[in-house]
Amino acid sequence: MNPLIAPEASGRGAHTALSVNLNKVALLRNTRHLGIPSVTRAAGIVLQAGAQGITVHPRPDERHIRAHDVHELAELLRRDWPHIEYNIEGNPFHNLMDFVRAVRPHQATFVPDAQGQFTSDHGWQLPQDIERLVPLIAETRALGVRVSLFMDPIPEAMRHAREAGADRVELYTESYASAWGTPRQAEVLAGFAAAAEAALAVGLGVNAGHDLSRENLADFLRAVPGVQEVSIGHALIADALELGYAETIRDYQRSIAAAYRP
Ligand SMILES: CC(=O)[C@@H](O)[C@H](O)COP(=O)(O)O
Ligand SMILES: NCC(=O)COP(=O)(O)O
Repeated sequence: MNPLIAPEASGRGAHTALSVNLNKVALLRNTRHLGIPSVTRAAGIVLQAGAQGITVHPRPDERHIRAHDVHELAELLRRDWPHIEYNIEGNPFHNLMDFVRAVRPHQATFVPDAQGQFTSDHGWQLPQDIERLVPLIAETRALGVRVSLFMDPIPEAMRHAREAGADRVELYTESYASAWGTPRQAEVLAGFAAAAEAALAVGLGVNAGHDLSRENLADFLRAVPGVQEVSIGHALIADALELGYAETIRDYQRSIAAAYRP
């Protein structure tokens, strides 16, 4: 049995894995030609700190993650972190399959984004999209790569995701993030819990992502059963900046002080 696409456990009771999305590190890096911040160094640091996975979403316009990043991360993980999950997201009708075929990550998350889309903002339409997805899901799984479908939290759609051959779904959490802390939070969470239950009931694993953050994550995981993995980028990288400012300023002040020492 291929361990990468072993049948999904229910996920209940196990702690959720944190996969760090490095898109925004690449976005900042791309504003100069200096190679900083380094995407591979960021990967090493977050893994050293305990993250369980690395996610990238190489968009066709290469506004952040570029093809060389996908390959360099694959090489880093293969060499230094062989048990860490590599998750590549994207549209399989655009550029994702080239990466899947070349890199064979542990997981490919199929996302129905348009070319040049600002950010992901919807899941697949099932059953409408099934027919065109089936051959690509089959090819990806045959390469030993787990397939997760980016989905809105619609319980009835989960059995179609299973019929299409997917291993997991990634619940698109923007609607939860924007409802968090408002009177709508409980109702929205109940919808996500129902979608997760429906996915688990047909044997799918459940991932979640988009606009999750330090503030809203725990409430989500308490309410939604069986979430095996969350992929978090935007808020996490923003937090890393803010949590890192103080130490960084102290370090620069040490450098300045050093210049005045006799
Ligand atoms: C599928 C998903 O939710 C993430 O890939 C998210 O869209 C990040 O992409 P950007 O960093 O390009 O916004
Ligand atoms: N799959 C979601 C992801 O990788 C990161 O989304 P976000 O935290 O950048 O919104």
